[in-house]
Amino acid sequence: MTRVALEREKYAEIKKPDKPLSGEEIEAILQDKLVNVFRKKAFKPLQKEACAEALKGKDILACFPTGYGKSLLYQLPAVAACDGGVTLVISPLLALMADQVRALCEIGIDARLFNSSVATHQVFIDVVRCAALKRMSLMNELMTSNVKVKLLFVAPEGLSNTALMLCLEHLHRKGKFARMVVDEAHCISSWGHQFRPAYRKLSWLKRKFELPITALTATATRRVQDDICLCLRLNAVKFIGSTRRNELFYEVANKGTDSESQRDVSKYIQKIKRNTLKDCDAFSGIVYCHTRDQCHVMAQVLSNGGVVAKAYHAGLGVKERARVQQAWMEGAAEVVCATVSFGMGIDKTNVRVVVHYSLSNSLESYYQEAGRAGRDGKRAFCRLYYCTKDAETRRYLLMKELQLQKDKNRKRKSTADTGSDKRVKSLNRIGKITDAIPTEESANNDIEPAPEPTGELTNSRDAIQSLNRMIRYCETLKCRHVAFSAHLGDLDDYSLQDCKLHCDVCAAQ
Ligand SMILES: Nc1ncnc2c1ncn2[C@@H]1O[C@H](COP(=O)(O)OP(=O)(O)OP(=O)(O)O)[C@@H](O)[C@H]1O
Repeated sequence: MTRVALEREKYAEIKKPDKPLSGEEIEAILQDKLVNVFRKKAFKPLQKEACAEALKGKDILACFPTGYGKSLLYQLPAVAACDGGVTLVISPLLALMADQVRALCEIGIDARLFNSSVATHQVFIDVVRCAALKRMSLMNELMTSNVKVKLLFVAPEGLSNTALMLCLEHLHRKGKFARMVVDEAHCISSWGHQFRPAYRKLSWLKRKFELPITALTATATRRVQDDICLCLRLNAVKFIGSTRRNELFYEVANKGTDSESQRDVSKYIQKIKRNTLKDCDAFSGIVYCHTRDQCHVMAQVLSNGGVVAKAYHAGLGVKERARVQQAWMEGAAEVVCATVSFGMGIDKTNVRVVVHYSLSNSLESYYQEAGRAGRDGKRAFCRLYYCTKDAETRRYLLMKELQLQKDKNRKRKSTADTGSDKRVKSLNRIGKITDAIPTEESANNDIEPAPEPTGELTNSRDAIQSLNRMIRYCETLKCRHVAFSAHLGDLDDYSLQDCKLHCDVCAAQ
């Protein structure tokens, strides 16, 4: 084909409006899609503004609290854009993407999951009843001249797939590649709490495709926000919401002996269950435990107290994990006793209680994990059990882990030996009882997840500071909402006022 013919083909399918849409026209389109496609009555603050900027082709950085509705900021523009095209969504977890795809398909939006290993993940896909096509047929669809796909989800690691890259280049040439979205964008930053190396590599996206990018996160300090913009080369319009979630009651409880504390957790959950069932017909909760054994013990203790509870951790195997998650989503299991590998990106709106039986690694992690409660905006409870002995143990384990990391790096430098499985083994020796945040691979294979190199590990001083901040949160006599707001860089001075009644510290005054 001649160059002219190629150019003609390139532009033939683009139906751009003659002149840019006016502000009122954009607003009308967004309102129409919000109500008629997404079945929402009204926008939450800043949602409409962020969608409008996206429709104008701007880069967006959006930081809103967990459960706020950040997904709408890319889903609505993807559906509302009159020149169509595919929006590529880069997201960290298969389960999270499958859930989004299922929900979008249910409301009639053509969303697909590019799964770099469809066969091994088939069981997961079956479980969430996701209508993901096999890779080849998806590829074929993306290559057709009249591509219908609106949203294409992929894990950052999936972008190294050559076939996918060819498709994206083809779409780009045809003017059918509309926007890129980086969900959980804090994973880009080594200052962030879930740093993931494959995310850092996304910096080439802007250079290659020169398309607008939307970056979304719930947990980015100002430093992390800046790092996201720098890394993704964003000239971003920023939408930073307050982290304040007044529907959540935060508290820290003293942790005594294991048996005392387990009984206490059981009584606490029973009380919340009783109160919840006065007004609703379902109760749902999560108890985060540090070790796999604790997950089982806690599930047993809760079951003995009349709460239907199940254990969940990466040691269970993919089918069992999927079964537990499904039972919890459907309400057959009331409480899941899990390691932190559970819950990221799961949109279950009616979680009334999240208990941490031990410390999170950082305040951001805790904010995100506790934030899985109350996504329907109704009252929910977040309790963390703390004692100084736990803090000391955590410090000790972290120091050992960092030392191992240092030794490993030194060794790698001298021998140029990657030795990744040795690292996993050595990390497992001291921390084998814990689960790291799962990667796409680990979340779906029946193998032990390799601990992800995290921000904490890449910089020892930061790791220790993060843990110390978490400990200070437990020991503070200041409003817990203010602690989050101050740390997560809320711009709104008002939000730094005490919550009055939404945490144990303020309630006790
Ligand atoms: N304008 C709105 N009105 C009512 N509900 C909304 C609105 N926008 C989003 N939601 C709902 O809020 C819930 C949470 O949305 P979403 O999953 O996008 O949250 P999120 O901000 O991505 O949270 P997280 O960071 O925890 O993943 C969803 O059930 C979604 O349908």
